[in-house]
Amino acid sequence: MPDTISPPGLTASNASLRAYLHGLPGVDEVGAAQRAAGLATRSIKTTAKAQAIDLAIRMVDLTTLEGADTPGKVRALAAKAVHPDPADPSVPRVAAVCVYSDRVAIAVEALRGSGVAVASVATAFPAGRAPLEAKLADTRQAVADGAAEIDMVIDRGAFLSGDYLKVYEEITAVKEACGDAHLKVILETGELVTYDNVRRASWLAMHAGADFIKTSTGKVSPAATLPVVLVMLEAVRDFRAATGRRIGVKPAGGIRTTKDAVRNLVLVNEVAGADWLDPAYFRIGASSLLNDLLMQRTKLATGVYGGPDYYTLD
Ligand SMILES: O=C[C@H](O)COP(=O)(O)O
Repeated sequence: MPDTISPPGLTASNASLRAYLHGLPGVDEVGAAQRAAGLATRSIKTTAKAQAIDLAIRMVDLTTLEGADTPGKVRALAAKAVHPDPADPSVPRVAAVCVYSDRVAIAVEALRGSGVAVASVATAFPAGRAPLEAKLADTRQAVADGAAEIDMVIDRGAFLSGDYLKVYEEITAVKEACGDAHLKVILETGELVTYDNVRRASWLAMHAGADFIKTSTGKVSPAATLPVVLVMLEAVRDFRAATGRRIGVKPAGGIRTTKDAVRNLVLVNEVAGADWLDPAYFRIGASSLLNDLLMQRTKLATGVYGGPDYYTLD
């Protein structure tokens, strides 16, 4: 593994960056799938499960990324983010609300003083097909409107054609445009074809300044599979060992059940370590997970399901 954040010569040319990324150890695809499947069978009960559910709620980036996102829908989501179950004030708030950049101002207004951050997708989400200047303008607008977190997509076309330097330079430019906002870099792992590519894209993003690496946009399948999350958790673990910097991980896309969320938390604990079991270093991006967490929480506390009709839409 490399021993500095930006090894000498790393970005001198695309060839040197390519040599560096292709010099990373290869992923054992079968081993990764088997380890993820083995960890997925772990079950946790009672008190530990209740703690895991509350931790998962605190890690949720409550997301709406639809063309039909109205101001009213964003405000309703913001209200739910702060008080996920208005009848039960013991339910913690979520980490962030994630919206398109033109919805940031509405979310910021609705969440002022709540402790819930506003995250915004940017950089021509979800395809990432736009000139860099347009991506930077999108980012700057979201930050100016109050987004504390930016979720950018990488240029998968550049990555898959071997133009790693272009991907690196876009990330560093967006990082600069973020100012104080945290940058989550979306790899769109469902388009990267191999786990080796997921590992390379993870290291590329971390060297370029990502505060988080995120699996997916939620618009491409497969999205946040357990083996992919495992490979990314190994990457942040090894990057920290090599550089001292701790980068967060955000699986997103298709995480709908408490079981999915708990499986991810088990992976975090076993692969990266308990240091990552914190919303500052692990998030779950989801549009339709929160209600299941609330139902399972109620079931644990009272023995009965509230049922989906009891909760507002998420
Ligand atoms: O960034 C978050 C994703 O868009 C959420 O995907 P989802 O709608 O499958 O939960």
